[in-house]
Amino acid sequence: MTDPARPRTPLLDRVRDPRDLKALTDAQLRQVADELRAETISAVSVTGGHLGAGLGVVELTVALHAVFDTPRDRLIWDVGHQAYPHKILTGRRDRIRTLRQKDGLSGFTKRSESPYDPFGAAHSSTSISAALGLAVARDLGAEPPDNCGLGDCIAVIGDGSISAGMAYEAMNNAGHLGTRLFVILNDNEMSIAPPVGAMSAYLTRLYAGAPFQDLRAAAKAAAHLLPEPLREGAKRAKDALKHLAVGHGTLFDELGFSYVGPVDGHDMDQLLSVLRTVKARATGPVLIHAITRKGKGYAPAEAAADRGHATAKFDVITGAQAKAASNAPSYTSVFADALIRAAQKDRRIVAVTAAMPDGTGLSKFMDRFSDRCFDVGIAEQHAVTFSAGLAAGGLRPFCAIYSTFLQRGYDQIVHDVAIQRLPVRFAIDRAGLVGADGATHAGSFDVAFLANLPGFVVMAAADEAELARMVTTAAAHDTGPIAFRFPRGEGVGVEIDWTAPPLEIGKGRIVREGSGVALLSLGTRLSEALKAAESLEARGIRPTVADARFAKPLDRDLILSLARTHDILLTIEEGAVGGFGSHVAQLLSDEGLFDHGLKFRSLTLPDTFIDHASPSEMYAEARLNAEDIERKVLELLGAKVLGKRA
Ligand SMILES: Cc1ncc(C[n+]2csc(CCOP(=O)(O)OP(=O)(O)O)c2C)c(N)n1
Ligand SMILES: CC(=O)[C@@H](O)[C@H](O)COP(=O)(O)O
Ligand SMILES: [Mg+2]
Repeated sequence: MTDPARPRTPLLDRVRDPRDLKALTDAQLRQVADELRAETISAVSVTGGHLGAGLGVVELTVALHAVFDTPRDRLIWDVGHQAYPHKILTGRRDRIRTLRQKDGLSGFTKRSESPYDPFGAAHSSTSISAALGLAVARDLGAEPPDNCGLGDCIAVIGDGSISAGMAYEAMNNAGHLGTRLFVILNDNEMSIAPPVGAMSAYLTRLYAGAPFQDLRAAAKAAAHLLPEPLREGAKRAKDALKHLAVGHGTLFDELGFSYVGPVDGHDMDQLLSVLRTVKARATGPVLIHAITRKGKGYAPAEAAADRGHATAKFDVITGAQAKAASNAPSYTSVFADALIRAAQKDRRIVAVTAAMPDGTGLSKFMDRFSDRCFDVGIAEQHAVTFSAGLAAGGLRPFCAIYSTFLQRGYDQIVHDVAIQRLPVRFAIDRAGLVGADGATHAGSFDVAFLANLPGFVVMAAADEAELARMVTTAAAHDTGPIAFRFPRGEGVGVEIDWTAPPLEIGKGRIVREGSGVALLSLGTRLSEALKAAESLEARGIRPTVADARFAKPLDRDLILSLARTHDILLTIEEGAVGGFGSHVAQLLSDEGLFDHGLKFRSLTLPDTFIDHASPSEMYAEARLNAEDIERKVLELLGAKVLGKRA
């Protein structure tokens, strides 16, 4: 009997790279797709990761690699979370069970990993811009550094990702330039959550308006609407085009693309015919609208509310996912509960998410206050300015965006929120290292990019009780923008006092009194600072430990007092260089504290991008664990003390 964890894949076993697909018949390509699906399920059951999106593009992956000449032809997967089948076909099958683990394959596309990944991704909606850039480089005769040549450029973008402004900026430019470019719109009527917005409804109408056309009429329509050279090909492909309605004055046509679709994205014959036709004949930008199903072919994924978007390791037969035992509520759920409490008291409070209602916890808020919660789609820039507008109108928006995705909205934060001193509250989830999603998703920069903005208040929660209090603090802060950051995962298990009053803006706290050495932490590394202090105590060193709470405004009194009364001051934060520690250094320098022999150091994330690994492996690499804090203190105290322990 076939082991579902290791399915039999006789044909796939013969495919070492996409060139091997060229020797197969169309019927064999269908079989390769079936085997590829089984192999993808098997691999993700072992590693966990993004499953549903990949299962939905199995046929598309095989067809694209069979028809185009990758890596010379450049295939760019938007987000890259659907690229596991692509990795299996492009020489990475032997490492597919290392996905998202330290030193293993990335869960997204990555240039350094393979020439078949011509453009790295993980944030959405970049593929059309990147593909267009490559196409123009090709047109200008450039030589790409990987020496693979430059042929056709193909972007595969989902219906969720095409809601972001960048996709339209790219299409606007592509339509204007008119160069040969392929965009496959992978429409599975899903984002992470069900997609929202007028564009999503439009795509559904396009699909619903012409699902099953008469074969002859469709082929005739194709012949008329595609650019001249494409007509011949469309005629020849007519047998495969029975669901195809090519172009009907769609938005894409208006933008200068030839719209081809909808195509059944699981029908290999249809896909192969359409791709062969456009490859043979297209002269300008073409958009192929493929209808697929997220999670296709794996019942537990198809049945899941998120269509198996992301999963822990699971049992292939039952679909049961390995659940980690949880000792404390997640930071996300504490944020959501605290926000609901605040919103019960203040009718002006509303909440905004950019396509992450579950990830940010706002689905809970939405259940309670459906008319006060807005999912704006993958549109972080809009989410920020929309929040600014809500605030200008007298509401009190909580704009809940992961740290890494908030990077998209930086000008909006500066120009629309900060300069106008609007009371937008930023709930910054996934601050710091996030583990398996790696460098693209690490929330490393928010303190650095917010704490330099005049008038901004920036807080970092040390634990879940502090987070609840920071939500209350933000809710009470009416005079300008305020942000609070908190990490992915569970809290530390402290009791939450839901009735605690707001914090005093710009005031930190001493958590442990000591002398000689002061550890000043911002955020959740406080527990590591406390562990380090315990361990140092065994050596006769009794550090003071303080929680800064605020990166802006700094608690000047606390910091200057620590600096004046201790010989060593060490700041600790889970953020990039240029954040809290830099602001403290600036203050100490401005106040002349360095002139009197203070030893000051900052522990931050290193000035490198840390690759995917488990969170603990990442912390070790970042040297932000208790032992690293202890080592740094001992180093500053000198070898004499180092010897004391023995
Ligand atoms: C800028 C940005 N915002 C949010 C996300 C989180 N995210 C990852 S995949 C995804 C849904 C994408 O939907 P779609 O493009 O339709 O792809 P599907 O998963 O349906 O295949 C979201 C919101 C992201 N990666 N990048
Ligand atoms: C691909 C992507 O961007 C999201 O699916 C992301 O992986 C979600 O991360 P969380 O699991 O932290 O919500
Ligand atoms: Mg989708």
